[in-house]
Amino acid sequence: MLLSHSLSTPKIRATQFLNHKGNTQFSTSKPTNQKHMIHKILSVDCGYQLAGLDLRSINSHFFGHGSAIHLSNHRPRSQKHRMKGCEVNRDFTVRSASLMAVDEGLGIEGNGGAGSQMQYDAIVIGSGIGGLVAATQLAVKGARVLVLEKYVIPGGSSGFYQRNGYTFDVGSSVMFGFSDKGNLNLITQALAAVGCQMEVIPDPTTVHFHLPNNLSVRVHREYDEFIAELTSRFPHEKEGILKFYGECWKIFNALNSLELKSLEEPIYLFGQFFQKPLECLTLAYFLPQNAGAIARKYIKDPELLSFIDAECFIVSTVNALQTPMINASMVLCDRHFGGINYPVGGVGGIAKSLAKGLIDQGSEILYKANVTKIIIEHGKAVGVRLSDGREFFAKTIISNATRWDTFGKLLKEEKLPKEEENFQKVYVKAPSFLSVHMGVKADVLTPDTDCHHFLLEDVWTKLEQPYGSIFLSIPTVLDPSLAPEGHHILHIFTTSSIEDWEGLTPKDYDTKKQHVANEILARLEKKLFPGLRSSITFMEVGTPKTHRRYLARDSGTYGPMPRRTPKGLLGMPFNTTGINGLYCVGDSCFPGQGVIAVAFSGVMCAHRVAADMGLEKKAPLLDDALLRLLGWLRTLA
Ligand SMILES: NC(=O)c1ccc[n+]([C@@H]2O[C@H](COP(=O)([O-])OP(=O)(O)OC[C@H]3O[C@@H](n4cnc5c(N)ncnc54)[C@H](O)[C@@H]3O)[C@@H](O)[C@H]2O)c1
Ligand SMILES: CC(C)=CCC/C(C)=C/C=C/C(C)=C/C=C/C(C)=C/C=C/C=C(C)/C=C/C=C(C)/C=C/C=C(\C)CCC=C(C)C
Repeated sequence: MLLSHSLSTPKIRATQFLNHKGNTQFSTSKPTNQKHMIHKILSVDCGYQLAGLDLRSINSHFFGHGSAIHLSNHRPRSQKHRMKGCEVNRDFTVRSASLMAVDEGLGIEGNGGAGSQMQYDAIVIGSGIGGLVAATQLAVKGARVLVLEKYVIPGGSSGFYQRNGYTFDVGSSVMFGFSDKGNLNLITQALAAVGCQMEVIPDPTTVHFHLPNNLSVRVHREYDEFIAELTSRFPHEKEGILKFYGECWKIFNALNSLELKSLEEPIYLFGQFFQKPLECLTLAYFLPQNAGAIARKYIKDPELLSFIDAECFIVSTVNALQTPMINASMVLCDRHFGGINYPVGGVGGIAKSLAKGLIDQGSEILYKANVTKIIIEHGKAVGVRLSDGREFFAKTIISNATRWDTFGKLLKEEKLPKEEENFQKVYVKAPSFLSVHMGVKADVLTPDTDCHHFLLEDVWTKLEQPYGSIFLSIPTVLDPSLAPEGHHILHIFTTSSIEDWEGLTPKDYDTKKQHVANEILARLEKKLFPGLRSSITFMEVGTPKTHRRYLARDSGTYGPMPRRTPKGLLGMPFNTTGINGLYCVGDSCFPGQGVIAVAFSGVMCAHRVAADMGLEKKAPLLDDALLRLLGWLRTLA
């Protein structure tokens, strides 16, 4: 049966069928030799419901103090996607059969009256993907959850904003864990848990590297094609390449065979060891190791080792010697196993779908709710206070703010627990980003341009330096509906520290933004897109201060970064904290940065909290022993 449409973009042309068992099958028409360029319709069940909120005005909040260049005034095309139960257009205004109850004054979504008198099972501070996954998983298990979000829409760094007909992803648009197979498709699973599925577009090339010495490598979706391209450049290292990436597959396959739940919960952890001893021992063996050390066992060519540094840097902002082997394996293999898949309509749809799913489960989200204090009574976290004085209480408090924000700001009157002291000894805040969101005339890109690029022109030593390397996403290569017709989105970012932007007058700050952005654009123009600057129709520049302000992240940090060479993931804390009743979720928890990583942290957190609430099995004696053991292991990092 023909399930859905044929679609034609410069890179994609395919048709999807449903076979007799109801499984999806793909039949490509042209180009026939490019199986990986399939546009896949997973099916769409879950709409965007932000009833009562007009996101066109909301979006002016993000980068609101950025300098905007409006060189033309395009009207958005009216793009409609049919979704079961509701109809959504590209402005994300929604017409729905069943609009949610929304208290506009309070910015509440959900059925209840989020109010001081209500006793919730759990309060989640922040609606980043980590917070939303923890909240939805708990709600599905039967808990009554309240999410408190400082901003006006959900998603944090996986949010979106709209300008002049463009829909921009606030942050990354490289989505791991969003396929329809295996156990590691955690984004797909998180959505499915609350009855949602999103339409996704497979990215045929995870990233196109443009590196010193004209080293150009495209990471193809097909593993064999990627290996062929890499070995053609380093034929003398063919064996080493196969062995290094082979080790990654060993780890990925072990991970992919497990049911993923809380490693802090003994019944589950020992159960997995019992059912999958080899896989668990493999993971335990690699847990304290880093990718760079393993690469050096098999590879000698310094340029190839630098390439592996770049492979790790784009996901960890540190080189391979500092990147945990488990994390490296996860991303270096999932891109070929499930592939990188981009959600139609933009990354912001993931958070919106999760938020809707949460409300469908009878829980609530309160926007414009800035938590300034976690209330502690008799040593236990029992509630939170907002900046406007309102207080909310729950059996459990989960913080999706970074650990620096949680313990440094929300608990500043409490003594820093020993565990957190240790964490801060091992990890520092990674720098933030300077980001440029641009609209450009489409003809500045050649038709075969890839969606994601990483650029480091002259010398490898600049890899980790501020402004040294450039990340570039062009999501309209995959989903043209994100921009007005005949235009593309360019989202460019490069590492930058907040110290570089402080102490400036507003005028100097704006001038510096334009100056730094112009230098970055000149580099892109020289290396990749001649005529880039004259094709700009819209441009907005954000700095680490913008990230701090709108994502509520201390110093605008991208997340934790090891102070020295870490012992793999060993030092990374899980979800429990030194304070009774308080849990953390998000990128300052195991396994670290990344949308899929924080989704895993959300799954783990919900499992541990549910066990503590009596919604899942629990073994109190073993709990105590395991938590002590894990705490002790972390001190070895
Ligand atoms: N920077 C990027 O380019 C980028 C882009 C996309 C995704 N990511 C990934 O997303 C991950 C982060 O996800 P996450 O789930 O840890 O969190 P997040 O930072 O994305 O979201 C945290 C949310 O909590 C809210 N919040 C923080 N403090 C609050 C307070 N006191 N009161 C109320 N709300 C508060 C913020 O407004 C934000 O919405 C990162 O690891 C990163 O890899 C990063
Ligand atoms: C407990 C003990 C002691 C032991 C035991 C053993 C075992 C069993 C173990 C287990 C383990 C596990 C399960 C683990 C898990 C893990 C995981 C899941 C991980 C994950 C990870 C992920 C990651 C890291 C991701 C990341 C990503 C990212 C960051 C991304 C980003 C992106 C970007 C930035 C973009 C780029 C762009 C361009 C280039 C443009």
